[in-house]
Amino acid sequence: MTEPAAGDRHDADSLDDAATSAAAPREPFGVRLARAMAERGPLCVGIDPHPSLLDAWGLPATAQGLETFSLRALEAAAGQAAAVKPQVALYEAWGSAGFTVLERVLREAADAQLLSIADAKRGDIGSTMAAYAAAWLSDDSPLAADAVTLSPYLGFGSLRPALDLARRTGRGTFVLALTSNPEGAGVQHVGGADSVAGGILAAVARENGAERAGDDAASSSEGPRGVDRGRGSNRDQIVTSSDAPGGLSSCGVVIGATVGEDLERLGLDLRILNGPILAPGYGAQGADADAVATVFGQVRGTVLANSSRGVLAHGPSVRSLREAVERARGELSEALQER
Ligand SMILES: O=C(O)c1cc(=O)[nH]c(=O)n1[C@@H]1O[C@H](COP(=O)(O)O)[C@@H](O)[C@H]1O
Repeated sequence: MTEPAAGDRHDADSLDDAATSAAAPREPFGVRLARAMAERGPLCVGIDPHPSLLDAWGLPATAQGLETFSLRALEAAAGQAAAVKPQVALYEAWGSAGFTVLERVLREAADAQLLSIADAKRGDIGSTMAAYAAAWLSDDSPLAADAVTLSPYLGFGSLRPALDLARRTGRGTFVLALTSNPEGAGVQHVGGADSVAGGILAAVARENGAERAGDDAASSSEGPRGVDRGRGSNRDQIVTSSDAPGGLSSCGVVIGATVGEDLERLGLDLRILNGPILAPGYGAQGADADAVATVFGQVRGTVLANSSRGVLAHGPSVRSLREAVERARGELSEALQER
């Protein structure tokens, strides 16, 4: 990852150009993720340096403690997990010192062949979204990750700058659809059989259809073309997706492993997506590997399950962290293997 020259990234209008100017060819994120999951299994290790965990690990409440924590988690994940997901909020809380640590974590993840998913949950009006996109998805940003989490609740179309930049730079996006927290239902389930979450899934499916077609159909239409017809049960909106080169497209969704039977109740068919599903909620939030397999049924081969505290509780020793990673990887691989 190249360091940006100081002071050369202040003009929001030039963010897009700067983002790809020095781009080295990179395989699409979905292809790289599919390969990583085939080689190392369906586990994403969440790096969530909660102050209480730093304390439990006997680390000082300083930027140095934050860095030591993060690098141990990375070491434990290396070779065993497909990806790591640093929780941006827990770095941001330290101000610039936290971001300096996060920059290092992202660089070291790449050196360790771990895909990085910056869990930033960004979402804003389009013009501001371009700046968030540049921060997390452009080649010359010190915070560039392989993928970033996005919140579509200012409207899926508001994410366009990030979706387009990710596609241009071979990076990925994970769009919140059905989150693992119980409060999410109050927004995401609205509409019942014509739910808000269903509209998000349909929009992501259309995005991936456009990626496969190699065109910008998704960006040119928020209307009737493709599958994004707004909210709704999506069983009749399947753009067949099994023909993606390399297996997965690069726009994914976030669906909590804790959602139980909500998918069925809302009439949502995940086979339309063709992109990866990031599934937090495994481990500390109560979903076990069998629950992950049950929730994701026919698309279990596309699921990347995240565990943060479930692994991190085994620190501070890298050895016991690594054992926890291996256990999680083993049980998820077994539960999620295609039957
Ligand atoms: O986007 C996420 O990763 C996310 C979405 C969601 O619906 N639920 C959820 O827990 N997460 C994140 O996943 C991580 C879960 O952490 P643990 O519960 O400790 O495994 C946290 O960083 C959450 O912010």
